[in-house]
Amino acid sequence: MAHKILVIEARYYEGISDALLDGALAALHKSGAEVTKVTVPGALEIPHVISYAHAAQKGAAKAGFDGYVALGCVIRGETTHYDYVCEESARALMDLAVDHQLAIGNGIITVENEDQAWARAKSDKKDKGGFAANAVLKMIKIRNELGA
Ligand SMILES: Nc1c(NC[C@H](O)[C@H](O)[C@H](O)CO)[nH]c(=O)[nH]c1=O
Ligand SMILES: CC(=O)[C@@H](O)COP(=O)(O)O
Repeated sequence: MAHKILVIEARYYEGISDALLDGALAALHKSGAEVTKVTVPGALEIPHVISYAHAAQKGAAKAGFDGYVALGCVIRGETTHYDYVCEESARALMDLAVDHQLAIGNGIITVENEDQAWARAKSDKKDKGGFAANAVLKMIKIRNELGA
């Protein structure tokens, strides 16, 4: 049975987002997953979409998504806004996963500069998008094995 995966990408940096998405989709397609993709303005909006999707499947006739992949890139600027974007997006994803037993792969890279971002986004480098996709597939398997 193919897993239904929702990929939420924050396209704040277009090229880096493309690289993250390439890695994530390669992993998901290799697994045979059925993929749906939603694009949001920035990393802070990613948890909103997961919350919306989860709420929408409560009581719905058909099953919802088996898991979620969050993709984004946060690069430090001049102010403390970086800290809030990084911490709040990560915290919200963790809270959603733990509070609602959701399988979420966090592919939001948080870096100091573009060079660091590219090194983590490219699928032939650290492939953080692919790692996040494989993480959610593994967590779906574990959740199913535990009967959660
Ligand atoms: N600076 C970055 C942001 N900032 C935008 C926020 O994520 C959010 O969209 C805004 O505050 C409106 O609610 N987002 C990123 O994804 N990456 C950044 O580097
Ligand atoms: C991570 C951010 O929000 C950052 O891009 C904002 O830049 P700045 O702190 O220079 O306003």
